[in-house]
Amino acid sequence: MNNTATVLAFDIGASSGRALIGQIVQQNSGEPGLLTITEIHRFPNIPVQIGNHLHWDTVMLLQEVKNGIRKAFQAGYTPESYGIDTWGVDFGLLDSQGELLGIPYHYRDPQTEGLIEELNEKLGRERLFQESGLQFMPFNTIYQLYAMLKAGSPKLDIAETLLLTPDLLHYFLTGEKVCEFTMATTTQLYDAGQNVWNKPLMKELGLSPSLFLDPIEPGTVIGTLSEEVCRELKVPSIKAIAVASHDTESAAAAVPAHSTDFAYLVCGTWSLLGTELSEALLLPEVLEHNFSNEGGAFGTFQLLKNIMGLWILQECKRRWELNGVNLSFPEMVKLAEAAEPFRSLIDPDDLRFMNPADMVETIAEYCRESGQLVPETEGQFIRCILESLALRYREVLEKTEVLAGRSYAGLHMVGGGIQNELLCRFTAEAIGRPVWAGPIEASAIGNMLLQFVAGGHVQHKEEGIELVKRSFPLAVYHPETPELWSAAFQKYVQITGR
Ligand SMILES: C[C@H](O)[C@H](O)[C@@H](O)C(=O)CO
Repeated sequence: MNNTATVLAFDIGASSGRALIGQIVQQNSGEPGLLTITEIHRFPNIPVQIGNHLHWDTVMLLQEVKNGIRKAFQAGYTPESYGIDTWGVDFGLLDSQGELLGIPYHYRDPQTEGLIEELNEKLGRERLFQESGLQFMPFNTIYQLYAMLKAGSPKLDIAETLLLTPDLLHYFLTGEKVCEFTMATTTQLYDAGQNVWNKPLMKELGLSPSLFLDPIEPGTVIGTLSEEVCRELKVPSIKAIAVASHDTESAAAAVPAHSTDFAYLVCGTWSLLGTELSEALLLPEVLEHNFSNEGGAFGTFQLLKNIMGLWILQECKRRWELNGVNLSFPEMVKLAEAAEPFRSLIDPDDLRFMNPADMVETIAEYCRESGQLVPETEGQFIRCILESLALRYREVLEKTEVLAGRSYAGLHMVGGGIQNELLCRFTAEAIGRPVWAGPIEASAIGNMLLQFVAGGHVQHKEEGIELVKRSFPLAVYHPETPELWSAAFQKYVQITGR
């Protein structure tokens, strides 16, 4: 490992984005370096409702990435490269002149409702799973494109290239059109077994396979910042690296695991719980439990499941703010701690929580329907959400063990959500095993690791993991009242009917 290396990572999630400088700093001669990260820029990611459709503010996101690049140089850093990771599944369409066709849809847009069943009918559920290895979720790219086909969207008639979100932002900054592998595997149009785009399936759907570029591996140099962008931002040109650009995969690449056999929970707007495999696991049981095989960095596949996550809490917070109740996340944790345990529980993955108009009322409705006490205070709502998430994590962890044929001594938790210490504690209680929490900026750090590999500063995956372990201490949570939580798990199973 050679001396100080500096890179710039953009991690853009569904609720906010960050620009961070990562530097490998040599301690004393001969000592292995440490990774330091410095936040340069942070911005909210607020969707835009236009008529009946929900969209991303893609132009704002591009501007914020530019602001991040400018601020990095203004702060005196000279990163040798930059990388972008974002949430999965979403995309933009370019016409034959490279112009963006319309404003990209948000994956929570209701246009895909009912399409899972319709395509299962049309193409066959087993076949769709066997070919993509992906969980059936309404936001998968395949359903968004099928909704556009059904609506007769003229965009698909004149589109020449489909670019997934990180690739679209790279295109605006470099002029290069690429398709990064990990993002491609979130579409359900990618054949995980054959490791190629599923062109026969595209044709059957009425999609032109030429829209989809051949995937490139994480760690590939895409190009450099274009002259126009350098002139606009008054910065020198730097390399653009295709990292594991699906944020979940960047986070998975930064899990400071004790062994190659580990279970992790990426905790942000979504919770992604799973384990790392060397190839996609296309067993009928994986389909039965609707798990997913997502392409990862370093030739891996992640066997994981989406759990609705802190989105439910974010939406309650937003609803209370509309009613003039402004609570910070630390205040929310305090209120939950003071509330009565296990007063009411929900199934976080009930689809009614995907994008309801009023999340608070939807939780109340769920409790009423399941014959439970309805939360009355913010503290009771928050505790209900956090306890239910922790119990859902237990359920999915145990399912992961059965599917992967492994057992895990504990669970690694990474991502912004681990700042919610109560959730980490509840999770250790619910699974009855230790939780190792950290790093918070796992996606950005995974992004940096792939850039360091591309720059020759880190030789391989294991060296990257050792660097993360040395650089970011873990917070460890141990179960203290496992019997209480086992009883709660029985109540949860009874309420959710699973
Ligand atoms: C749709 C979600 O964004 C996706 O499934 C998830 O993996 C993700 O990208 C979380 O940021």
